[in-house]
Amino acid sequence: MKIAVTGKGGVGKTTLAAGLAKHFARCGYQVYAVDADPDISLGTTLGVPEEQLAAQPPLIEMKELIKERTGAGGAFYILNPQVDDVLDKYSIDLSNIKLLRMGGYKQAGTACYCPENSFLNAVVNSLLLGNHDVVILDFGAGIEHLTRGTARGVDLMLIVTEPTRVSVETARVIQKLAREIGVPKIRIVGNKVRNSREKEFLMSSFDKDELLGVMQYNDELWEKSMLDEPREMEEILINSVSNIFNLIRGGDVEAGTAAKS
Ligand SMILES: Nc1ncnc2c1ncn2[C@@H]1O[C@H](COP(=O)(O)OP(=O)(O)OP(=O)(O)O)[C@@H](O)[C@H]1O
Repeated sequence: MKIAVTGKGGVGKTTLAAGLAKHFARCGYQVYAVDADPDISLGTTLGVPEEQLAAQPPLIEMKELIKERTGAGGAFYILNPQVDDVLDKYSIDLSNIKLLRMGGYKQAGTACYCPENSFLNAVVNSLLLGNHDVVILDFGAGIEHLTRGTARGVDLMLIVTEPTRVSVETARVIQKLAREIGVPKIRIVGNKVRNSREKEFLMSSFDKDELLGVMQYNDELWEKSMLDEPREMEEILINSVSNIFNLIRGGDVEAGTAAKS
């Protein structure tokens, strides 16, 4: 199963991506967790110690490696560099989870043409189109780097939204983009829902088949995110996303029987 998580800034993408990674890992899967969000907080949310994170900079910052693989610096550079070894050499091992910190893509006009983006694209393609158990991509809001080819490798795109108009509008924009590039399954996940009114707002904003489920606002999650207590954090994280994990595992994504949780 290959899952891409996206949504507006701060809605809970990393929380959902990390929680799902922990769930799949506990079930015995080898999980590849890819942090393609510019703020690269997936490692911290997964409980990786700061020293370990500092020892493995995000791929986007590894200028020499990118230069070596893409041949950048001359008049031309390679658009699909060889990256087979990148996953093993540059990921952080957390028992059943391999964390690959990519960092954000380069923005604006250079998006399709710079060596850094070609390099990151090659890594994402190799993961999505390769023979891996579970891949979870924390994408940030920008999915424009998912191409039609790569989109076929994604089984499920989860678009996280808070129960606010602005967040729902962003989710709609991402949903449209994801449909255009041919992502096969796209589902909305409501997050930080505090009461039935907010849940109803989400249920009226999306069709039954679009909304997979909702995650409740969790005070503990919010409070513990300030503290350095990875063990406690892991349990809270796992509990917070367990209904979404169950809906994915239980086949509701296939059946389209959404928003029951
Ligand atoms: N259900 C929830 N209840 C309470 N707090 C939550 C919940 N989900 C996420 N949070 C908190 O909201 C904050 C933002 O969450 P998170 O980092 O997962 O969002 P994000 O979408 O990945 O953000 P960014 O766009 O900055 O990468 C974090 O402090 C997180 O602990």
